[in-house]
Amino acid sequence: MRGALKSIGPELRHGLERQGYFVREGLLRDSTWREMRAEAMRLHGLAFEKPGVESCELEAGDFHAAPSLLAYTVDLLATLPAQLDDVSTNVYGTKLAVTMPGAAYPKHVDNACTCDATGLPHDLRWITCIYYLNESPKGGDLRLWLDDPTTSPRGRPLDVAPAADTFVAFYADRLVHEVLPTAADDDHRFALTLWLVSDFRAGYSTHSSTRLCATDRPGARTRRAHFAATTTTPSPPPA
Ligand SMILES: O=C(O)CCC(=O)C(=O)O
Ligand SMILES: [Fe+2]
Repeated sequence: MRGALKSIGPELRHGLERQGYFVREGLLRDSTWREMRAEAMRLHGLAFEKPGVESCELEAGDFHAAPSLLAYTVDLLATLPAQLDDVSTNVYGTKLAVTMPGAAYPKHVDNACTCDATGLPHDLRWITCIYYLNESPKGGDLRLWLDDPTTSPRGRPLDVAPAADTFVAFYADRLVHEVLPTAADDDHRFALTLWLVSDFRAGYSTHSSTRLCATDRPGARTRRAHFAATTTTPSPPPA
């Protein structure tokens, strides 16, 4: 896995810089994602966090049940942060989510950029990386609302099918996204998310008199256009 992940680094970096997201279909070998899917099936049976979605964090203790899911995590962290600016190589967030037929995620940004009283951020998640494990998905597209205020204040939607072996990355603090409902007769939908975390506090400087908070951060205009009722804080992320 490490070679495949390492090889997408330059394009990932370029995609994030130029358009705020990156999509790669066919990232790993068929046998690899099939193994990962089988492990995800075995791990499933976890507490419900919201209707129709179960999720868990992958931990070292899951190694016996999910060696390839953990190998993917380790390999991604060993290869991609080093090729991106200001991303921590040892702090990250992880979530394996299983979505039941018919379930969806509402529009949100993963990191709502809320700050504490001193202006420091609560959440340092910086780049969201999702890898899908679904052989023939029916619905359940990830809809990315691209940050393009020149064509429309709400941006353009880009729908990405959650097909097995597709990798998607975008900025966790600015790209508004949602998951469209999966079909009632769809299989379980598996998504393995890793959040790369900023190691420079993502634009918040403790030394600067200007502490950038939600309203000033890149993407604030798009967030406002999507979440008009809340001027600074969009709806909380689903998990
Ligand atoms: O599963 C997906 O496609 C995205 C899920 C999501 O947006 C999230 O977990 O924050
Ligand atoms: Fe999300």
